[in-house]
Amino acid sequence: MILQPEASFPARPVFRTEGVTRVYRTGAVEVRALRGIDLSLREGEMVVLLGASGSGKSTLLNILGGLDRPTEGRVFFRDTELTHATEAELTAYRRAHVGFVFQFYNLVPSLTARENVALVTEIAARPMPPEEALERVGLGPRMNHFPAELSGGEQQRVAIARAIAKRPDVLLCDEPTGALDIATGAQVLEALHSVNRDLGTATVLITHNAVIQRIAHRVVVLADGRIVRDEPVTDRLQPAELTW
Ligand SMILES: Nc1ncnc2c1ncn2[C@@H]1O[C@H](COP(=O)(O)OP(=O)(O)OP(=O)(O)O)[C@@H](O)[C@H]1O
Repeated sequence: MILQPEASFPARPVFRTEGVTRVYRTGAVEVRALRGIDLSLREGEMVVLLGASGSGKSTLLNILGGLDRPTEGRVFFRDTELTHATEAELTAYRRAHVGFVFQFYNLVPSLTARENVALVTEIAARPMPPEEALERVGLGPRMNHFPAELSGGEQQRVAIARAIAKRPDVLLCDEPTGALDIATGAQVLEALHSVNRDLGTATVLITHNAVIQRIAHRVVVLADGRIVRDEPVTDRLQPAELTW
């Protein structure tokens, strides 16, 4: 089934960057990881961020997520400028608004799936119950299992449940299927897809796998720290329909 692109998103961007550059300096060596990124991401949008290794994808995601700051340029979350926020302000921003999913799941091995999610819901302002978060990623029946009793894809879905349980405004995912085979990866993408569709969580998904762009509303391609392509996906697919 081909999904149509969303007819229109609310005009208000969830993220906006203006001329963002990021230079890493290590001794005398300078790496220009981002070179003038102008990007606007809309509420409810799912964006796939593609690009070769070293093109700047993680650097951009970390800046959007308040884990890092630009060297030059400006970055906004809705009407709030993050560019010059203090560490405490960035921590508050991440805690209230951002869910992160990384390639490695970072679950606490001695806690069950439900308890891993509960760690976050205990400190969130308006969380969903851990059980609901796990149901949303298809793990309701496995919520009392420990990470070692779950497959890689299931552990990643626990990590997604943990990220969404605080009802973040944005979900930032850095290679969430990087360590998974195709069938398992598709289940993880299905979990992200349904969260975006049902909860309207704006989602940025970094991948090396160009096929995955077909599940997004929009694809942005980076090369050498610059955006070289930014366009809507007109022939969207369900994650289960992907082959790679
Ligand atoms: N902490 C750092 N110190 C120095 N250089 C860094 C640092 N982090 C990233 N870089 C460099 O910045 C550039 C962009 O890195 P980044 O991790 O954003 O790329 P990427 O597109 O996410 O790559 P990958 O797909 O391999 O994860 C690379 O040249 C990288 O070596």
